[in-house]
Amino acid sequence: MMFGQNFVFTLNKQLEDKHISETVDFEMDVMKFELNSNHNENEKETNCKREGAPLTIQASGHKYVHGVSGRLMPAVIDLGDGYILKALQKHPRGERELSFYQQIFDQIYVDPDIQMLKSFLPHFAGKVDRGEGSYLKLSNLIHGYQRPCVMDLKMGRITYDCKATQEKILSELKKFPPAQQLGFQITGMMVFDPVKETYEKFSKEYTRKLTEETMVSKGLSLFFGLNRETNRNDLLHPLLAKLRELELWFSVQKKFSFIASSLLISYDGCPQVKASQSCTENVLGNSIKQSYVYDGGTAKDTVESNCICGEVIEPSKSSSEFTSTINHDHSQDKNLADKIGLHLIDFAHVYPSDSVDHNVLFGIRKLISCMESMLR
Ligand SMILES: O=P(O)(O)O[C@@H]1[C@@H](OP(=O)(O)O)[C@H](OP(=O)(O)O)[C@H](O)[C@H](OP(=O)(O)O)[C@H]1OP(=O)(O)O
Ligand SMILES: Nc1ncnc2c1ncn2[C@@H]1O[C@H](COP(=O)(O)OP(=O)(O)O)[C@@H](O)[C@H]1O
Repeated sequence: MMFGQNFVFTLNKQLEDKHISETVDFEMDVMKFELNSNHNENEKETNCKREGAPLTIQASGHKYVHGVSGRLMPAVIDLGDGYILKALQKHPRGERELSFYQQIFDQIYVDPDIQMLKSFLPHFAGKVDRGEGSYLKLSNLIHGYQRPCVMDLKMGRITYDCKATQEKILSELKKFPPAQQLGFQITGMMVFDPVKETYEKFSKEYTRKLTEETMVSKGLSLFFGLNRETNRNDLLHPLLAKLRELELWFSVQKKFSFIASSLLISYDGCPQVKASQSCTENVLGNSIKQSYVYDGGTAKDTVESNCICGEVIEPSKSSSEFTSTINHDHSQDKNLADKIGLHLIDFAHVYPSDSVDHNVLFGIRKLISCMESMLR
């Protein structure tokens, strides 16, 4: 996808007065707005409220698409109400992604495989035709976060589909050769540093320079701020629990082959969310009372608890446990699980299948072992 000549995009990394200032100028379609990264305030403040505004915190992927007349349009629009609009990609990738979502969400599946899959997907609320383009209406996976941190991991050793030309195959293989060993690649991430009060954006130009050896130290660990004092290693256990559930799902399901799909990992980098960490790690159902007071910058946390900290959800390991995971009442685990998001996105190359998707499964297992190494 070509962006480029007709717009100026400035993301002021420096947060001013706890705001992210972003200006997007389109030569042909001028749109200016100021966004606060607090999405609730954002709803009040953005000039583009009625229309929605480009999603500010985007790890990777297309930022702009061409409308029918060639005009540039934001590829992902934040509607501010918990939903986004994602522009349909060019033919036939857009249609393939749409039909995947329709298949999963339009039919009433009793199949537990599909029920489980849905819990890893944004909610699909239909196709929307608007202006010059068509969009998928999806739940915003970072809605409600004060300081969303996102990392996009493209899964699989093979990231081209059976219809790819030789040229595309070579170009995919060249992009990130360590994917052959790792089974995944970081395509981008945005991380909030609560001390400096800045966002750091790691583009694919950065992440493509990573190697198998540096993937953890210069890639994954930066997403959790493991290089700084205010690190988020509290998120590793809950993430691992979710990854193991996903691993189990992929080790069982034989319905789909997910080529070039991504895992979107997200958490709230807001300092006071971290403040609750020692207690929300508890999953034993002990009484936990929390209240957060955000007074425009000075966080006041009240945490009353009688919890035993440091417990983690044990992953379910067998197929029979898989079923019990699906039916498990997660209410007690909610605080823990809510701290980190793990979702599958980008289904432009999903195909029906009758076998296990070893391509993605391999990548998930490697990712799990990378995450485990960060706990040591
Ligand atoms: O270079 P191309 O032509 O393979 O473009 C890639 C896209 O392929 P397409 O041509 O649209 O089928 C490609 O799309 P698919 O994953 O093939 O749907 C990606 O958007 C890729 O970006 P990244 O590697 O995920 O950061 C895109 O790669 P970059 O252009 O960002 O390198
Ligand atoms: N449902 C969603 N909620 C929040 N952010 C999203 C959602 N879908 C995509 N994004 C953001 O947009 C980026 C690109 O999404 P993706 O589906 O991979 O687009 P593309 O098809 O252009 O590759 C992701 O890295 C993520 O940051």
